[in-house]
Amino acid sequence: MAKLIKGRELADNMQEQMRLEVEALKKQEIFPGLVVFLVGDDSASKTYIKNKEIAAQKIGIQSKLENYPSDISEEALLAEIKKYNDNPNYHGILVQLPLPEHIDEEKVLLAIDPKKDVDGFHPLNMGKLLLGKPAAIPCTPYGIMKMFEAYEVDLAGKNAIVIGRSNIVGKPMAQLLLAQNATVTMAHSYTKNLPALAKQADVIVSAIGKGNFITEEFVKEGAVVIDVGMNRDENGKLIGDVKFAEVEPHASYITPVPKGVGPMTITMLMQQTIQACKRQELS
Ligand SMILES: Nc1nc2c(c(=O)[nH]1)N[C@@H](CN(C=O)c1ccc(C(=O)N[C@@H](CCC(=O)O)C(=O)O)cc1)CN2
Repeated sequence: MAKLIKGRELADNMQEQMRLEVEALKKQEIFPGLVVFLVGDDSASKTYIKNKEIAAQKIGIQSKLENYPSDISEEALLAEIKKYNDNPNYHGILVQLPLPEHIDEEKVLLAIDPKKDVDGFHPLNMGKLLLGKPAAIPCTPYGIMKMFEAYEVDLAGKNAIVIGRSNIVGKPMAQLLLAQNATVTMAHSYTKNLPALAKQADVIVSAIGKGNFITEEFVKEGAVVIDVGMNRDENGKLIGDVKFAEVEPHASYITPVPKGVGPMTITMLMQQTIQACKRQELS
């Protein structure tokens, strides 16, 4: 039977430490602030943002939601970002993804001041990660690394497979695993013989976005299985990429969905907001 990696529990513990840190900052008249941009009214994005607001409130971070209509022009959105780049009360800026089709995501992410980029998506921060000198780190992979640390999963010399090559999860995840001396395989939609390839891995990180895709056929005995998937089944129930009941008996460690990676994503966002605040206020 696998050991469950309890993301929600770890997130709660980390958030309590952050609450104490913010309390101490406030005694020095330093008030961490985060602004979240939402374009449109995608229901999943709204849920994630609500969870971010709850965490910020718990920790004592001042958070503000800027919700723009889905037809806002790219130019207007860029002007809004600039306003917050210049506003010293907000140390972190986050633009919730995905954005509507008519808005160029790359231009938007480039417009955020890299010092305020608490998502780690700015090309400068991505470049630093690639060079092994990270500043801000994309929150989902960063949260997964914190899970490995908390559960003492040693990555050195392990074969890890990352399934999915998105800029926000797969690519930064591979860099972070590499930095811990894992041997990393990146799998994607063109990868041949994926079940057999995954079955060689000691660590599987699935960010493919297909419900119940990872079955026991993919999993070596004793592998560590991390599920980044946020999918809905035919009844609207939230499910991961991993067919949990089938895979769990074969894994050594496994994350659940929900209450696994999701809460850690939010927790790392809070941590990076505090770090950004300290860098801006204490330097
Ligand atoms: N600007 C960003 N946009 C997006 C990111 C991101 O890191 N930055 N990642 C994802 C969504 N995401 C964060 O925004 C996210 C996903 C899931 C959760 C979460 O708390 N999940 C809960 C379940 C929530 C539910 O009931 O649906 C859980 O797993 O327990 C938080 C954040 C895409 N966009």
